[in-house]
Amino acid sequence: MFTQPVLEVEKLRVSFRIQDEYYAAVDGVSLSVHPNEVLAIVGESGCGKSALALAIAGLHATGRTKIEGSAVFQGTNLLTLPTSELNDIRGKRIGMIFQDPLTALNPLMTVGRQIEESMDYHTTLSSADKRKRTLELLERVGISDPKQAYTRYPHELSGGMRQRVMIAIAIACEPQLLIADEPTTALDVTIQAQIMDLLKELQQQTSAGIMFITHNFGLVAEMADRVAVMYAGEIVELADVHTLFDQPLHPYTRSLLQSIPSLHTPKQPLHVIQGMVPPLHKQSRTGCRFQPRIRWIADAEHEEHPVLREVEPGHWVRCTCYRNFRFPHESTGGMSDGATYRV
Ligand SMILES: Nc1ncnc2c1ncn2[C@@H]1O[C@H](COP(=O)(O)OP(=O)(O)OP(=O)(O)O)[C@@H](O)[C@H]1O
Repeated sequence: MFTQPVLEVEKLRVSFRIQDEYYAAVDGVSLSVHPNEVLAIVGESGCGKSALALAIAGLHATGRTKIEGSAVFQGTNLLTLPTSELNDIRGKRIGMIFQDPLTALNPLMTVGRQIEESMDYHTTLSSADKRKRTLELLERVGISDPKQAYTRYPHELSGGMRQRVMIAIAIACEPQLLIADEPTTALDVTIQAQIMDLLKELQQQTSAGIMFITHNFGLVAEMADRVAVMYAGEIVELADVHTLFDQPLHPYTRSLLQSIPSLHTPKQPLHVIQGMVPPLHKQSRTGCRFQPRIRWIADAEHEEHPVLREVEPGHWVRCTCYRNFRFPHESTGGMSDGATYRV
């Protein structure tokens, strides 16, 4: 990847106040997104994926949230920008698509008007031109009767159509960066595939960089160029998509991949990752954060202060515990052990 990144995040920390203390949900994350690239962020629920996306988009409620580090978009640090300047960028040069279009769309405004609204703010187009562009956008996102959809309210559309409307709003001003947080989770599988195809197609037309948050590895394989795996607020592995699937190293990445059913090895029981991502106030802030979930590994395999290291060009892994990592079934020769191991 030789182009300048469209987004460069450095040591981003997002902390939430719980009672009187701040706890980091995103803890020193650095990453970049290039034009034409899809960077997928994966990890279990509660790893900090949405907190990361919301921080970049400047959408965390102030007061109970502390944000440190930087998120530089085309030379401008979004995190220190006054809201008025951020508003000039958001919706124009940065588009956002979130999981639930019903909460993101205004229930009292027609779909057409909502798409036009983003142009009211960011363009000087006449009313007639905005309407024309809105109809074009509705067609572009695959809505078969744009004129009819234009006059509809969000609740009158299906989930898939609402998500397409969100995408139309997000791309109305041809953004250079799209942040898509679980954009298809609420949709059924065929619609999911259509929406993902649509995003890819739009990306080819605009060369936008996409930050794509998901816990669906199937979509990662289909969409992503590079993948960042997050665990408990930290990136534990970062690699191009082929390397990540073919040579995953970090025990967490390997556990996530082992828990996906495979057609090729149907007889192997799935690996169950025991335990869960701890709530923020219970997360250990020292040592390897994944250690409590792979207790069968000797303590000495972990680093005291794990860092993300480039083990091959472009392939980054945190902690040394990956080096001799085996699932329990791999050391005992039987699969059932690994599938049912309890910590
Ligand atoms: N406003 C908030 N106040 C306090 N804690 C929060 C807040 N928002 C998120 N958290 C906590 O921060 C952690 C990370 O949450 P986040 O929503 O970023 O996870 P996620 O990886 O996006 O999960 P999911 O896939 O379920 O959306 C969780 O422990 C969550 O409970």
